[in-house]
Amino acid sequence: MNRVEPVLTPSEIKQAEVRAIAEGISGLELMRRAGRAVADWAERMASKDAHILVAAGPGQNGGDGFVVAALLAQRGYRVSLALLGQMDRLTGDAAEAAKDWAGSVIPAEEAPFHEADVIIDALFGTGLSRDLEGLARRTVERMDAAGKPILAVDLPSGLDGETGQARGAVVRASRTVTFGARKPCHLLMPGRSYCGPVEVDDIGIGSAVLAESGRLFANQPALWGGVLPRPGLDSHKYERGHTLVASGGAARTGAARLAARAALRIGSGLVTIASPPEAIGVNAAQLTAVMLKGCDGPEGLHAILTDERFNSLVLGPALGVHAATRAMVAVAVQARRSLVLDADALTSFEGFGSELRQAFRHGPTVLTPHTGEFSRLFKDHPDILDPPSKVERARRAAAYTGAVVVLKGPDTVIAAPGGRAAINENGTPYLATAGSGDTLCGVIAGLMAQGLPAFEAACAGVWIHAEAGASFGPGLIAEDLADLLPGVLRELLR
Ligand SMILES: NC(=O)C1=CN([C@@H]2O[C@H](COP(=O)(O)OP(=O)(O)OC[C@H]3O[C@@H](n4cnc5c(N)ncnc54)[C@H](O)[C@@H]3O)[C@@H](O)[C@H]2O)[C@@H](O)CC1
Ligand SMILES: [K+]
Repeated sequence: MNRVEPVLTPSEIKQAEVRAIAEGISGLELMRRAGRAVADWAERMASKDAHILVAAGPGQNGGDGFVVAALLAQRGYRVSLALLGQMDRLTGDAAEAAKDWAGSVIPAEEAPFHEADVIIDALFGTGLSRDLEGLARRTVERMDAAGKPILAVDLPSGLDGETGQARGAVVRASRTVTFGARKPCHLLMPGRSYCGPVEVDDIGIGSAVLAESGRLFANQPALWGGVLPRPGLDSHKYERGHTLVASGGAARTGAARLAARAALRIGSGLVTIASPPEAIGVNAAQLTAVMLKGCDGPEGLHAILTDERFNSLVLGPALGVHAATRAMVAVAVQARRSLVLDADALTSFEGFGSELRQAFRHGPTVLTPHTGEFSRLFKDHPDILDPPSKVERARRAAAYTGAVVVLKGPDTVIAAPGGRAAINENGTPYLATAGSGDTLCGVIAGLMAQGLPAFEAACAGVWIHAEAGASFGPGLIAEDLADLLPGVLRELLR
């Protein structure tokens, strides 16, 4: 299992550089190492007689560009350099690095992007602080429109390093070389789709990066693999937990069965569906290993939960959007079991924000909204909905509710109330299919039933669910997902 991969925001990476510099390495040396890493990758993209055009910007990202240009020229490439800005306005290490470059400097408006075989994009990195306009924007657009292979320095110019949003215009890179650690824009959408493969070069700041990290991670097995349940020889099924999934009415029972089967497949020792009386027959006809109990609304749930062995619950899928669903959530919360809330259990709280807030401080709770559910749930909370960073939105929702929040999408973010967060990236568009979210609820609840803390269960659940979907690919339907889980688990537990 690889080590946990921290993701650092632009300000955190700056802190890490400051720390590394305080420990004895110079800023210019860091820049030279960054430039060398990029030059090495450029060599892999260019034939020996290639024309490489470096587009350098006005800040330190441009400084990296000067280092790259000088190195590639030394290595025998035909290199030209275009500068957005003026040589005598360069500052800091960039001003020093620019002295390495002995060739001519082309004004950005004349940059011959169409004549290049490979373009090095060193216009803007983590310091982009506002939307691109005027010449900066035109240069980014011209570079992009040239249709040449582009190697981005640190991040594709025009991306906001923290949010992954495009700021006016953005370059679509063939590859990105970044330094010390990936930034949120390399994992969050749409940023990820502009980066191409992302290479991380340590440039000698690894230990400083680790010292600055701790709040945001790439969601990978290293983050939670150590706590994945591994049943021992003497494990009893009751020790592996008992998950309870609430079913909707007679015409809406499938979602609960999808969640229940996933909970069983992920290793919950026992799984029971709590079914409204009128749906017992439908459920019974389609269940084998999953057990069934009649459950008439909130009172019924209360009665079932007097049995302490039900230690993990799923409420929401196809339960219906109404007060009774809210009441069932209240019962579940009072019972202080592990709890996953999705779909109708979230939508039923639209406009009941403060009620929701009080609800989740009792036990480990995971909320799994997609963007639409998230917006409805927090529609009266601009402080939660407005931040441009998806990580920040999920964090604020988690802090507000006291629950772990799984904000779903192609870049699912998992955030804990204390601020710890992870970004998932192994998903597949084929997971956007009916019932996929129900399955995810079951996976997370099944992991919590086996004793995983809510954040780890949510992170592991999201990754495993995505991996299962990706392993199937085209034609995936939610019914397939539960049966793909053992293959993913087998690999993880090897
Ligand atoms: N020693 C160093 O300083 C090192 C710097 N590094 C590089 O430095 C980069 C960060 O440098 P900076 O903080 O200077 O940031 P950038 O170089 O990304 O951008 C800052 C510059 O762009 C201008 N700017 C920002 N937004 C603009 C907009 N919308 N339109 C026009 N101009 C705009 C700013 O006024 C400033 O001149 C990293 O991405 C990395 O590539 C790395 O080489 C590591 C070492
Ligand atoms: K760049």
